Amino acid sequence: MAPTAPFPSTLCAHGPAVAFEGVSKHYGSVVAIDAVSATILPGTFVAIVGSSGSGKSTLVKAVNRLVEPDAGSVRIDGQDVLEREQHELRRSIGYVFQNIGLFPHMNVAQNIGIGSRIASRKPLPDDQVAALLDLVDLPRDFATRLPEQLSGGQQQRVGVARALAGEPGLMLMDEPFGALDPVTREALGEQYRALHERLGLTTIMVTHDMAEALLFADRIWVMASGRIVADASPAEMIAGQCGPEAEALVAVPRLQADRITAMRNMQPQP
Ligand SMILES: Nc1ncnc2c1ncn2[C@@H]1O[C@H](COP(=O)(O)OP(=O)(O)OP(=O)(O)O)[C@@H](O)[C@H]1O
Repeated sequence: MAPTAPFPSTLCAHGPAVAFEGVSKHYGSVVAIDAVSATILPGTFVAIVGSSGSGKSTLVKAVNRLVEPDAGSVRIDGQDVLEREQHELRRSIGYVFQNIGLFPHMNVAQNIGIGSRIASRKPLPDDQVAALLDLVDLPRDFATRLPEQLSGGQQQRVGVARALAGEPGLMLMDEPFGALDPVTREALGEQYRALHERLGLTTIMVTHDMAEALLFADRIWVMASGRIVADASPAEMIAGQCGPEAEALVAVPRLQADRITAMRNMQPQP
């Protein structure tokens, strides 16, 4: 294997703190986010769950200013995101979303290096592309493939590599693995959690899958009607003391596990 540049170049990278202070966003009469206040400690992995339309994506997009709140502020390490240049802010934050949207006419290396090309008009050096492919567990010779030559899971891995290319401390992930089959989804979730720890990131991940949130996050926020109605650790969620919305979500994987156990117990013993 060819040697690669160390990645990230600052090996002591650590994710920032993120604070939402009275953040609200309306679309006409729809209240997408309703005076949300919450804090995320540096290096924490937060999963945001909740029913469709509860405001999860809108809250995440307020962090990288894809959404401008009507009221309140979002602070990263104490600084209001509105005080940052928008392009500089977005370059400093990794953003991964469902169906990642790779450029179809660009190969994997060019897709991973798109941020570098926009910022400095230079392609990302080959050794950095190789290091990023290593990080997301893709073969290095994928660098020259076009997106159409990759599976959905491989494309999402390229999306994660692209998000990591700017060496962000903060990663925003909006249903990043939602379109993948359950086995690939589980593997990518586990590998991303390991990357989160290894790189010392702060991660905010929207997911519809409570089991994913319970297994990979440090804190889980449950949203309902634009508000955070529960903010707790996975253990506290499983203990069932986080309110009816949280309990309804935890009940799904719990019931599934119970039913599978019951089916296994009904199998004839050898
Ligand atoms: N650009 C927009 N224009 C109008 N209404 C919007 C816009 N974006 C979001 N909304 C509305 O704001 C509310 C919150 O939307 P949001 O996408 O944040 O929910 P979500 O919890 O992420 O939903 P889902 O799980 O279905 O992705 C919804 O009622 C949605 O219809």
